[in-house]
Amino acid sequence: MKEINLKIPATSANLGLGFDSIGVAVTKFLKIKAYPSAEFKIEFLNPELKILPAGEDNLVISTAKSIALKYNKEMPPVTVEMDSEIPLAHGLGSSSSAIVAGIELAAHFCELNLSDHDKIMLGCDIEGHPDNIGPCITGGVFVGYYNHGELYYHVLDDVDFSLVVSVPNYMINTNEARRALPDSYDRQTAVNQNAINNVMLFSLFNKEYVDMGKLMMKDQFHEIYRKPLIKEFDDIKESALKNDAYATVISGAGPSVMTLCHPNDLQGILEDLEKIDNVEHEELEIYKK
Ligand SMILES: Nc1ncnc2c1ncn2[C@@H]1O[C@H](COP(=O)(O)OP(=O)(O)OP(=O)(O)O)[C@@H](O)[C@H]1O
Ligand SMILES: N[C@@H](CCO)C(=O)O
Repeated sequence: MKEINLKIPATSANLGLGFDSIGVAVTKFLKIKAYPSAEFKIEFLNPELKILPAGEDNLVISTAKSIALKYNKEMPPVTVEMDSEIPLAHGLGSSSSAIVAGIELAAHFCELNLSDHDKIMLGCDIEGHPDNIGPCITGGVFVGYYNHGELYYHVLDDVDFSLVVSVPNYMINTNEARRALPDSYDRQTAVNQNAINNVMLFSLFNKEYVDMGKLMMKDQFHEIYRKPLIKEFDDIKESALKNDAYATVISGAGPSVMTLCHPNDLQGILEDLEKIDNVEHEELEIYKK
């Protein structure tokens, strides 16, 4: 079987309101070249990846092996050359990019012939929710529902806002950030969130981005509980909104923060954000497949 080259996008989950169901693919990539070899091996081309396991316990390889097994095949040993622009445990979907890479390796080397729907389902079986796995596979803005083998989703590519990501210089493990959330929500909170979410999606679809942004920032499921973990969040949000951003929200489980804005406001927002210490700010584009 010949080598495969993969370029898998980073993703920003939730977009404020869409906890565990909405995400967007962005232009930062996990890059992989894989080819048959005598044993499973990872060669890291980026020194920041060297904290990851370099053998069969690496998430890319363990995923590939488990997917192959699901289809009663055996994943042949491969060498994986890995490079990545996606910071680990920073709220930009690094784990999903690794899981999707594993699915793609199994699909290629075991000739599984998987559809996007199959791949999202397989990824969700591992990650538990579709908001990173989904856009990682489809590109664009992804809205999905996954629950124990049931999957519905839509993808929106026609989006005109710009994105700025602010990346603090520390990691937050997603499992830890999920433990900061309550186990349940009262009925009024759930009813409000549901209503706000429904209207936000129509605003997004109709390109009414000012309303969309205001609604995105009304999340009551996760952001209020996670904000204390990200000490720069309030400063980033204040600076971006002062410069007419549509919305500033936590990206995934944090600590990265995503700002959505009109393309004309991008430069002004970036320049003002640069004044905040210990955070790197970068313009990103929505990755479309
Ligand atoms: N390229 C990779 N190869 C192997 N394992 C990886 C890779 N990228 C990420 N991981 C694993 O995923 C972990 C990070 O996942 P985690 O869910 O905590 O954060 P994230 O996916 O970057 O952020 P978020 O889920 O909030 O968007 C890493 O610590 C590592 O164990
Ligand atoms: N929806 C997930 C995204 C991070 O994996 C969360 O916020 O925990």
